[in-house]
Amino acid sequence: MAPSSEEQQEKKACIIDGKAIAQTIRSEISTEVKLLSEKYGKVPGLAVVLVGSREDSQSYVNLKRKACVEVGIKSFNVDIPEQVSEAELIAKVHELNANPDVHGILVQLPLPSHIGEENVMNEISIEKDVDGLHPMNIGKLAMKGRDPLFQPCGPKACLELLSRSGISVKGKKAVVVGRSNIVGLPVSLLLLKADATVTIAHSHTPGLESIIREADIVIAATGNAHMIKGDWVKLSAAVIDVGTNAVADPSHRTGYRPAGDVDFDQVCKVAGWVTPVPGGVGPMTIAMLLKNTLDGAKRKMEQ
Ligand SMILES: Nc1nc(=O)c2c([nH]1)NC[C@@H]1CN(c3ccc(C(=O)N[C@@H](CCC(=O)O)C(=O)O)cc3)C=[N+]21
Repeated sequence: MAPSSEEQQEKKACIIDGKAIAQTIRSEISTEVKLLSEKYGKVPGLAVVLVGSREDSQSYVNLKRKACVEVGIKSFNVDIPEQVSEAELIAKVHELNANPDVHGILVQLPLPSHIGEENVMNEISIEKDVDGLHPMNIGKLAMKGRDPLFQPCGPKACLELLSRSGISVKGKKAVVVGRSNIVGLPVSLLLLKADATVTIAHSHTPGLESIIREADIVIAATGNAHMIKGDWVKLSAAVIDVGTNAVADPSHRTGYRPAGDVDFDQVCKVAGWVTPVPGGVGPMTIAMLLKNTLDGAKRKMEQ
């Protein structure tokens, strides 16, 4: 039953502080990087490849590069002009595959439309695929009893936020809204691996609101700002907002501000837990990228 408006007034969701949790993880990583460098005389290295000059991609890539430096991971900054051919970009990936100081390779998406994203992802060495988006890693993620070398960062961030907030997934009803290769699909597979019952909803799903209302756990990854309303959410559900939409805001330095897929103010009054945007999944995604890079480097150095 939907809560009465009185209940809605009183209730206040627990806000999951992704920024704080990410900071904790980053200091754990920082300690481990020091240990590795004492033991092997080498630090982990991450290549962050940016093609073109999309403003949003530039700002995400800068956050990733800065985060590396902060924990002692060496950041290899690869900036490539928009007009690069697919073959040239792939040649760059091969060069990074062969570089022993590079333990992780991230090619920021989306790529310009003349380049086939899958063709590029396919060429990243799976041992360096810290984004977890190589078809082989995604394929293993989809198989029961198998594990990829790396799990995709955004999806991994969602599960880490749930587990560090004491929210169990096993046996729960989870609804994922969105089916992208980078978030919706892989987060569904991770939830399934964690023994949730998973529904994947998307723009062609009829009765979306009532499906979401069944969920103990909602993962919002639609790319539509503030789409998920308070009365779509079951009382006390956990709502994880993966949305990173730019909405115009003249008072902001850049002229826009990040907004989630969830109507935060409404959902706060109904949900048990909710992640904010900014300060939720975003910073955790970057922390998971650092973690994957550390793990990849460790695996390599220990060989
Ligand atoms: N190969 C690839 N891997 C990715 O992981 C990937 C990608 N491509 N393409 C785009 C998306 C988006 N993404 C974000 C990561 C962090 C924040 C983040 O930290 N956001 C801050 C706010 C930043 C701001 O102020 O704009 C926050 O939510 O608090 C946002 C978005 C990674 N992505």
